[in-house]
Amino acid sequence: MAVLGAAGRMGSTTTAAVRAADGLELVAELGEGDDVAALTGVADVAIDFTVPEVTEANVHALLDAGVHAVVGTTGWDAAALGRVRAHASTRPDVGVLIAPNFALSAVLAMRFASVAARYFASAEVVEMHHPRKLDAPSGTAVHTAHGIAAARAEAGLGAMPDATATSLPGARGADVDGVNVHSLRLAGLVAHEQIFLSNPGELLTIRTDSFDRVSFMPGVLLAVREVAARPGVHVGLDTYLDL
Ligand SMILES: NC(=O)C1=CN([C@@H]2O[C@H](COP(=O)(O)OP(=O)(O)OC[C@H]3O[C@@H](n4cnc5c(N)ncnc54)[C@H](O)[C@@H]3O)[C@@H](O)[C@H]2O)C=CC1
Ligand SMILES: O=C(O)C1=N[C@H](C(=O)O)C[C@H](O)C1
Repeated sequence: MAVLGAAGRMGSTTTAAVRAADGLELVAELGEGDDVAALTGVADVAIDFTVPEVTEANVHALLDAGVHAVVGTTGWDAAALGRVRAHASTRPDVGVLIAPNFALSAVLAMRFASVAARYFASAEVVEMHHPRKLDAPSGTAVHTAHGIAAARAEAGLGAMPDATATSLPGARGADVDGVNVHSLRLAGLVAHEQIFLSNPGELLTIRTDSFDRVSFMPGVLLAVREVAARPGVHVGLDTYLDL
């Protein structure tokens, strides 16, 4: 096993979890400037917790190296995913999992939101993170919004009620597939999200809190153990779970 971004907040938590895990051996810890190609024949699986600017290039290098990839780094868009899917089709022996959140509470919150979305007129997402986070909205919030939008489209729901005629830039958040997503950055927080779904007279609130980065580790270890048995590109840890 190799960890990319090993000196970072998630990378260091991951190296500790891998060292403590039965049946896994940590053979490489990579940082900025280290060569991913050098993992060929050295590691079976690599975990990427780096930065949005480099994660796609890392996955292409891992595919070339024949190393299964578990990717937690966020900032992915449809174009980047498309390029990785095209590349992965030339390496059908390699598994790639790109998961915006490995915490079980977050994975379930995303699923619950997509199940509930068809029944509500309005839905908005608020994500709250530590202020050292580079990307906004969070990858989890984007994935949540995509799930809500897909469920609404499948149910034939139109645009949400919103009479806003004037607003300061950003006041209504980012528009992700027609779902408003709001990002808060607050000292002392780790990773939190609230999904609001409402109808006239009622409100459903779904909330997930990661108070500590250890919350991500059971999902990371599950992914590391499973990725070789699941070739191709998968997005979201829920694709590995029997939900
Ligand atoms: N999927 C999930 O469950 C989670 C995902 N994340 C995501 O993981 C990513 C990392 O988050 P943090 O650990 O908080 O960031 P961080 O800034 O603490 O760590 C990033 C590390 O990557 C290193 N790095 C930069 N370029 C590199 C390169 N080319 N090769 C190897 N290493 C390189 C940096 O030097 C740094 O040590 C973010 O995108 C974040 O959103 C964070 C928490 C959970
Ligand atoms: O940067 C973080 O900290 C986190 N990033 C991921 C995201 O963008 O969704 C997962 C989690 O929210 C923590």
